[in-house]
Amino acid sequence: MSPSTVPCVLTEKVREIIPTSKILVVGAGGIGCEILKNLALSGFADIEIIDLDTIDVSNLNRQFLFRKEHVGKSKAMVARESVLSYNPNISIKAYHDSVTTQEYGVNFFKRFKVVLNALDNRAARNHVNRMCLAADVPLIESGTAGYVGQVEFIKKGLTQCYECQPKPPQKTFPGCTIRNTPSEPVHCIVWGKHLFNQLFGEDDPDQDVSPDTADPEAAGSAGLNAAASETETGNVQRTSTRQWAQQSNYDAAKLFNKFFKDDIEYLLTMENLWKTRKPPKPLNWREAASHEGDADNSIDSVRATDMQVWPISKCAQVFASSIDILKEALSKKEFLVWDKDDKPALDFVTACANIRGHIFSIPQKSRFDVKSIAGNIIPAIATTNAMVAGLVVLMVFKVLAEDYENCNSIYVRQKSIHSNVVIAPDYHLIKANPKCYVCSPQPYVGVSVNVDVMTVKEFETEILKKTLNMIAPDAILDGKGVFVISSEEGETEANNDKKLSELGIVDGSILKVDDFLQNYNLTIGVNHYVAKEKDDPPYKVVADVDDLKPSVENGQQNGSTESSEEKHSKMEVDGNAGDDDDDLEIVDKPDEDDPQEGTSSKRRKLNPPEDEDDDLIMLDDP
Ligand SMILES: Nc1ncnc2c1ncn2[C@@H]1O[C@H](COP(=O)(O)OP(=O)(O)OP(=O)(O)O)[C@@H](O)[C@H]1O
Ligand SMILES: [Zn+2]
Repeated sequence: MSPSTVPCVLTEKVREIIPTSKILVVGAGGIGCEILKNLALSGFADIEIIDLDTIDVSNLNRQFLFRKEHVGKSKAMVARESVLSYNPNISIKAYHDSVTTQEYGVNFFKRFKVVLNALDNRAARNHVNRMCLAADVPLIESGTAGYVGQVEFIKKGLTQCYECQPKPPQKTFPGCTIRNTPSEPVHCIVWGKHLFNQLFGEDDPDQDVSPDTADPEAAGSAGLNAAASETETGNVQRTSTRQWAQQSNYDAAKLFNKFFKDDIEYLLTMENLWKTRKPPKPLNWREAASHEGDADNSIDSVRATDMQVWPISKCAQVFASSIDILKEALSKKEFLVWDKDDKPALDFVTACANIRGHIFSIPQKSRFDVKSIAGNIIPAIATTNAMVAGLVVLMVFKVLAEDYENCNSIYVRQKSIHSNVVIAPDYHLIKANPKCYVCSPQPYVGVSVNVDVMTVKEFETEILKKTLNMIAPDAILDGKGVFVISSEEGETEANNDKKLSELGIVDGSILKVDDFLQNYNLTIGVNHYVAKEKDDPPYKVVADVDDLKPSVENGQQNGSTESSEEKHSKMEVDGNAGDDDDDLEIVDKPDEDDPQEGTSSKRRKLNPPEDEDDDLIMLDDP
């Protein structure tokens, strides 16, 4: 049979265009490696791959393009070489870089037929979502969590975008967040479980607890004061941590000083990490055991021990006592298995998580809360990654055939007693949310904030960057022409420490915000809001367009008068969420033409309304 008469699943048209279709794979981790292999084996011959990271020992169990000798090398570069080694006739261009940097603008994205996301964090996913909308390139978004996974098709004007719907808090975390830059209690709890396994459990290279010197964010600043051996690849250190603990007979003070003092001091030498974050404070055993401010260290009733947050001195005491019990248990077994229902194991993790939380200024948690959070942590599973990557490439075929109507989202799920279906597609495409603050024709969001307290810098960092996921925002005060924030260095630094109200940003003000890197324009309605209770969030990013109206005359703040039911249905992001990955919100949009059309220049354009003030400051293109 000649090749042309071989029966084929794919249409001739698709087979013809596969070799010349330029595909971008973003992320060369668990899913990315599988996708690359599938693409190469399916005949794709024009592939580009971007990943900012280097290969870690812990990647080798599931990222099959990488081998032991590749540890420490660029994931993108090695992935390219590995694929070329079994198919040298294709073109693969690799970038060892973050996809969020300026080099990868709209014109970069426009070159691709399809973009495939294989990422592990929301910030990068949101960014690629915005770039693909701006470039009008189809995006296939994928992800896994343990045994479940998902593949989703995103095309401007046809489907929902990645940011159309609120998302539950993220459950998996990049290794460097756990090891270097925790910002939430769950990061400390994961770290505590990993430390348990390092000291008492089965060796797992995925669970290193020491500072991650390969953290791309720390590049160039790591390990200034560190001993040479500590900058070696993790394997040596991991084995020695366990051996070292055994040699020192699991002395609590020694262990404490290593993990909570020496390692933290080492992290502080990775200066780049602390440029925009509060640096951690090392804690030594003596200080912890007699920690000041711990008035009541005599919590003994079971209920109090479970429900209350332990003071640091109590954490130190539990750290030592649980180590004694676990050491004894280990003497009878080869290794211990972490179990949230095993009291000494849970005590150990609770104590460690809270000591680490204290060091990083992260809220501490009761043993009850730690038990619930620790029970839900999900490992990466190679099989799920492989299934999802297979489904991604099957979807690429449909996109190439322009069979968009059949590009429904697909879910990989665990077989249950109710269903034998492991791979389940949606029945129809999910339409865009008309209130989405990213892909609606005129994106609009309401921000409730105390304009007399929040500074411009805080507004930029906490709201524009962390909550609304912008990278290089510019903001002007609409109608007044005041340039509040500029992404160009040296232009608006004088505003940084000013309160919003000092720049004329008051209740009812409108800010026009633009991120030229994302080709994204957003109108923000400001609502002056004063937190009343101690637990009230410092700010809220609210969904309801009514909240954009100025305060009512009786002085009640917008957003503070609704019923709890209304509040629930509106979806908000508030400043107490404390992370980048909490729910997104939905906003109403004014019914006008798409403002994003024609704003694809490299430099920003703030896209003011037709009747803009003359004194609006516009910066020239370079
Ligand atoms: N902004 C970004 N630009 C480019 N690549 C990114 C960006 N953010 C994350 N990635 C890459 O996406 C990949 C995601 O893969 P994966 O989820 O398997 O994570 P991993 O770091 O390899 O493993 P794990 O987090 O489980 O240790 C990683 O290789 C990571 O470096
Ligand atoms: Zn959207």
